[in-house]
Amino acid sequence: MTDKTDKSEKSALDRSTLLPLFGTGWKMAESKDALEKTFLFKDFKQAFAFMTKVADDAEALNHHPEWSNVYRTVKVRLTTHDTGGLTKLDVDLARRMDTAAGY
Ligand SMILES: C[C@H](O)[C@H](O)[C@H]1CNC2=NC(N)=NC(=O)C2=N1
Repeated sequence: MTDKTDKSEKSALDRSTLLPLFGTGWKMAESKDALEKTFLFKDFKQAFAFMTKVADDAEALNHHPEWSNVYRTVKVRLTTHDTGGLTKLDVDLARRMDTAAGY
């Protein structure tokens, strides 16, 4: 039996890959094509430091978040624009964001 799963970074996801992320506060968007999470930090500088760190991670992955910052809150939505859905890159970036936030 040949393995037919697409190993490319932008292939669709196995749901089990998402379970650990649900454990750290990520939610599936209503539209089912994105992951969402709101990060709350001690203050604005911590929030901005988080975004600066994640900017490096995003560039390293060439995969970028949709996000907004108000004071000490950063709201994040992760989806793969090129495929219009969730891929491994979204999971990788979510994990890196949790690490950057100290999860
Ligand atoms: C040309 C460039 O490599 C692509 O547009 C990259 C950039 N960052 C990206 N970020 C996200 N979230 N999805 C993409 O499909 C994507 N594609």
